Amino acid sequence: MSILEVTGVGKGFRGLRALSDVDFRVDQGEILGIIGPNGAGKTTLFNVVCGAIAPDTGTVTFGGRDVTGAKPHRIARAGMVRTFQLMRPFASMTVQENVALAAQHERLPARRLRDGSMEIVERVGLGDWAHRPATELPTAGLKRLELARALAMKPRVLLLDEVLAGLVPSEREPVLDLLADLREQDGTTLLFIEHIMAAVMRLSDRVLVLDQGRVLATGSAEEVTSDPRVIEAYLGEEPGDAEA
Ligand SMILES: Nc1ncnc2c1ncn2[C@@H]1O[C@H](COP(=O)(O)OP(=O)(O)OP(=O)(O)O)[C@@H](O)[C@H]1O
Repeated sequence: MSILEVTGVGKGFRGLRALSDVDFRVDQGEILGIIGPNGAGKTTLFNVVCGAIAPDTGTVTFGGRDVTGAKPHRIARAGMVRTFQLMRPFASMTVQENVALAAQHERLPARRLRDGSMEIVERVGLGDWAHRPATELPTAGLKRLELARALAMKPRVLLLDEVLAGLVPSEREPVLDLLADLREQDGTTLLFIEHIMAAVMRLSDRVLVLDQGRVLATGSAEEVTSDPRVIEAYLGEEPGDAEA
């Protein structure tokens, strides 16, 4: 069953068509990779799905309910949560407090909030950092913190915007393992924008390719990476745009 359905979505910014007639569905527990050249509309698509931007046309249905244009915090509380590429933690707080803050809307008793956030901090591999100021985290740690804050919202659908960017290969592995585990253990549905093709190949059940705001192709990672249109629009670009 589809947990997320995007139908006919279009969005323009002063004459620039950032998205045109975008249609796709995601099944519960599925992992969908989203790829495409810079400016293809990937982040705009996340913004529309999560309510940060209202589309000009089309609908977003989450869990059978039309959430088009709903406020981001309402969509997040309903269980669809996104991460941001560059996040800034609350500077005066520890890592664990930053995670607890993201879970606060649940109005849990203080102890449960602390224990629950600590569990998430450990799950993302930041246990040793839990009580240190979040601003001391290196890039890889900030990425994990962003993931932890999203997990604190208990997402049924998690949208990840380049969670691996800025990480060296040895730092990517545990994040990929964690994402696979989220689906296996928690049944979380994942949509992830990613330029690192090795990660897309490894994690995706299906890949959506965007180009100039349109869906260029969808299919298995093998199918889309051997599609001549995808190679021409994206994979054939200069090395570095689509990292191995
Ligand atoms: N708020 C905005 N105002 C004006 N133009 C915008 C806005 N947001 C995005 N755009 C434009 O919409 C197009 C799609 O941008 P978007 O960031 O969605 O692409 P992307 O595929 O995520 O790119 P990248 O891989 O570089 O992050 C680009 O031409 C971008 O400049």
